[in-house]
Amino acid sequence: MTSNKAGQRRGVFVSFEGGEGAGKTTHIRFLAETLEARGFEVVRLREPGGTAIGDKLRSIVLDPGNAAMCDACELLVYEAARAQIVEEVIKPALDRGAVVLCDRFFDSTTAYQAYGRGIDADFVRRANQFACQGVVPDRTILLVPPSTKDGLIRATKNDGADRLESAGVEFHERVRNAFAEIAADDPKRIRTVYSADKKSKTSQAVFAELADIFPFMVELLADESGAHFAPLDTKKPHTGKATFAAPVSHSKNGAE
Ligand SMILES: Nc1ncnc2c1ncn2[C@@H]1O[C@H](COP(=O)(O)OP(=O)(O)O)[C@@H](O)[C@H]1O
Ligand SMILES: Cc1cn([C@H]2C[C@H](O)[C@@H](COP(=O)(O)OP(=O)(O)O)O2)c(=O)[nH]c1=O
Repeated sequence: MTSNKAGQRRGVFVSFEGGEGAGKTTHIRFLAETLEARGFEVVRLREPGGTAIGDKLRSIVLDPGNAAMCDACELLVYEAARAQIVEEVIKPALDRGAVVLCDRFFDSTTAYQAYGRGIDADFVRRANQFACQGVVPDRTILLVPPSTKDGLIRATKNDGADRLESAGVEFHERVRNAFAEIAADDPKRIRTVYSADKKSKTSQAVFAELADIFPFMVELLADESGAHFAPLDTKKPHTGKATFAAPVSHSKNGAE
């Protein structure tokens, strides 16, 4: 739980990180549905994107047709999209007490642009700070697929590879190692969860890393039948309530 300058209670910010096909979309969706069912206002976002401007920047930066894009341009496009989503969506949502779930945040820029592309890490850190205006996730879940190749296959099997997914296995191997280093440097905020097992098992591990923030999760985890998580292993879609569109309901419960 974060507080603003006046020390007032604010919402909760959870980011999900990891390489391609790590399972971020799957587990954010399930978490969002679980929180919404308990009356939390959930704002589900992805980066780059989440605003009208950010969505336009997303299509530019991921377009495989933009092969000419240089690394500096790529970094600045991600930061531009981030500056907009922080100002327009994340800060207001946290100020009104919502739970913000974001698919990627500044750790992705450290992993992809600093370690992956080789841009000066200190410059990337300052660019992240500039775009984030002091907003830092309360918790970050780093999802790790079985291997880089498995993740890329998972990510591209339905709709082909975007510009970043086409960057080659070696690039994505550097990104995978980078995430491991970033997580090791900040174990309080960043929790690593392996997504090699069944989705239900991965989800239980995600909830275990969030239970100090959302105490109701302790009960779900204590149910040894695992029934609460079983829907993740069926082919049926979840309730489908949680989408990338911003706020879906008004808060009945603030996070404890
Ligand atoms: N344990 C697991 N957790 C999450 N996804 C998994 C798992 N095992 C297999 N998958 C599959 O991996 C694919 C990529 O998941 P997705 O949530 O889209 O990843 P991301 O958003 O990180 O790219 C999906 O087809 C999903 O069904
Ligand atoms: C936010 C961010 C994403 N990226 C990359 C990671 C992904 O390849 C891509 C986002 O595409 P996306 O389709 O959202 O990938 P995923 O489903 O795996 O999250 O942009 C960066 O390189 N730097 C960043 O700062």
